[in-house]
Amino acid sequence: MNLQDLLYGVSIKSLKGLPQIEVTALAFDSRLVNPGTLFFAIKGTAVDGHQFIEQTIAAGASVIVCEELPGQLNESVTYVEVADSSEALGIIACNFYGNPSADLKLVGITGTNGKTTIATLLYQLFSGLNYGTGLISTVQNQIKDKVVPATHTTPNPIALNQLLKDMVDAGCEYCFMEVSSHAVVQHRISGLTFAGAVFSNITHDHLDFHKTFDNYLKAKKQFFDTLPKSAFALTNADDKNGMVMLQNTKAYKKTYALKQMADFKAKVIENKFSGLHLEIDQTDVFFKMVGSFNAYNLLAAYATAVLLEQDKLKVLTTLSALSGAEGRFDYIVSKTGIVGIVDYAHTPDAVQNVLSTIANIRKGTEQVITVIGCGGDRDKTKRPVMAQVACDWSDKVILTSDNPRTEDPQSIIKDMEAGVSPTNQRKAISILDRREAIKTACHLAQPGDIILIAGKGHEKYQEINGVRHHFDDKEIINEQLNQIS
Ligand SMILES: CC(=O)N[C@H]1[C@@H](OP(=O)(O)OP(=O)(O)OC[C@H]2O[C@@H](n3ccc(=O)[nH]c3=O)[C@H](O)[C@@H]2O)O[C@H](CO)[C@@H](O)[C@@H]1O[C@H](C)C(=O)N[C@@H](C)C(=O)N[C@H](CCC(=O)O)C(=O)O
Ligand SMILES: Nc1ncnc2c1ncn2[C@@H]1O[C@H](COP(=O)(O)OP(=O)(O)OP(=O)(O)O)[C@@H](O)[C@H]1O
Ligand SMILES: N[C@H](CCC[C@H](N)C(=O)O)C(=O)O
Ligand SMILES: [Mg+2]
Repeated sequence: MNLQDLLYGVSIKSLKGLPQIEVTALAFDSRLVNPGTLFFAIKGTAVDGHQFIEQTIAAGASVIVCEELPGQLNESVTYVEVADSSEALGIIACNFYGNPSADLKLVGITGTNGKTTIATLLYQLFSGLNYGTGLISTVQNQIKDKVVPATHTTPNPIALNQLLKDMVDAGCEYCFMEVSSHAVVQHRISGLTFAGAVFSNITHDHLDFHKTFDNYLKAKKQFFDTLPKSAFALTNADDKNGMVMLQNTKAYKKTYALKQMADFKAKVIENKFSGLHLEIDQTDVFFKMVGSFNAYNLLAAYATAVLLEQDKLKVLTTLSALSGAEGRFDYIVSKTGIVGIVDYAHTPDAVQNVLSTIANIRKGTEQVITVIGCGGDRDKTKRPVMAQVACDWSDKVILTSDNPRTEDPQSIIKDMEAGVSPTNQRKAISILDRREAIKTACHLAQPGDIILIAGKGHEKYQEINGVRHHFDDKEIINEQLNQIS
């Protein structure tokens, strides 16, 4: 492809060299550069990609997109100087793949919790309505029935546009994707054409990356600020910051809520282990999904489908039978009647939602035992809060390891222990080994008791010092509960 054809929409500070030069591939990692590659020099969180420019030219790069031109320019190469290489990467990746997002109805879902659930429900719903549908999510990406493993919640622009193009080529009409706050700030979604955006909620997370809650909120809002007039902007009016998303958007504004006035309303009639009974648009519907937080997710999915001009009754009927994403409130009951729940709750709000759901639907006398850890190399400030919330809402808590990544797991647990108040001390014990922690919870449980294993949900690994070891909460709780019975 000609460089000139890739530069539409890119804000260029200076261009040195020929604009007609051939580009055969895109790369933002010097290690992936081959002859004819356009290399993006990006200032990252760990290193500055500009230091690899010479290396990529030696490897055959034909074009360099950068924020600072090197002192000496190579005559066989074209340099494009831009204010923001990440943003240029987003736009150029869209152009390189032929702007596939414009050939789909692409809906982005953002928020602290609920993105995977809402995106997956929409993927399952639209597939159920017989549309060719794609999904981009934390658990996995899908092109119709084909599963493409996910590395990030929102992939980098090259992987993302490749996926969207594959969806178009496979005949997909719709794509539902998660938009993480990292993706907005790092311009992974720049240049995409969205048909709509959905906001679930915003609570404490990712302060390691955004530094302040206000920056985190701004990142979510920025997604709405860049929507076109033709798109819809759907927000949760019950969230304290829900209406902030609509302040400066050009898109047409819609709201959903259980409590506040809104365009789409639902009422929880009953919330049981067997599912939710909701009233939506004067229709009674029995859903398989559990917990009032899922009433929000179901309502968001319903509203999105209606805004995409689907038949209301067909949507509700199809949604009612869906079970959402893997590792979200997945439960098993042992032969002796112990209930084991595996859930991806990894924020204070999610832990509280899941445990308050359990509290609302338990029969009364059973104990709730929670096994919980926090990820390493991620927001440290949520650790004590998650431990305290777990203790407030459980009879017994086992603090354990999650994905320690490069941190010492014992010191992560110490950070959690610091949040346990004196009155909760007797409830909490710490067991470093997650398998042992789950095993202990199973041994402590009596028939009827409920064990929540929080934080890892669908994950099939535990990441320790850059190595992913096979680990599956669901597999372990199943194995342990089977042994007890
Ligand atoms: C903090 C963060 O988001 N980092 C992402 C970011 O990397 P970075 O800025 O740290 O990159 P860097 O290592 O400093 O390198 C800078 C540049 O030099 C390049 N480089 C580096 C080394 C080299 O030898 N040659 C070279 O060219 C790199 O390719 C990069 O372009 O850009 C990379 C490419 O897109 C991402 O893979 C990487 O994700 C890391 C692995 C990550 O863990 N990200 C998580 C936190 C994340 O993105 N999470 C969100 C939200 C999760 C959720 O809430 O669901 C997600 O969307 O998944
Ligand atoms: N609408 C909601 N409000 C609050 N908590 C929720 C909601 N939906 C799900 N949760 C809780 O948050 C957990 C994560 O849900 P989900 O995976 O859908 O969120 P996510 O936004 O995709 O998370 P991530 O940022 O990791 O991608 C669930 O396991 C559940 O405990
Ligand atoms: N998408 C979330 C995943 C957290 C899951 C938890 N198991 C952890 O490792 O912290 C994040 O990157 O913050
Ligand atoms: Mg997700």
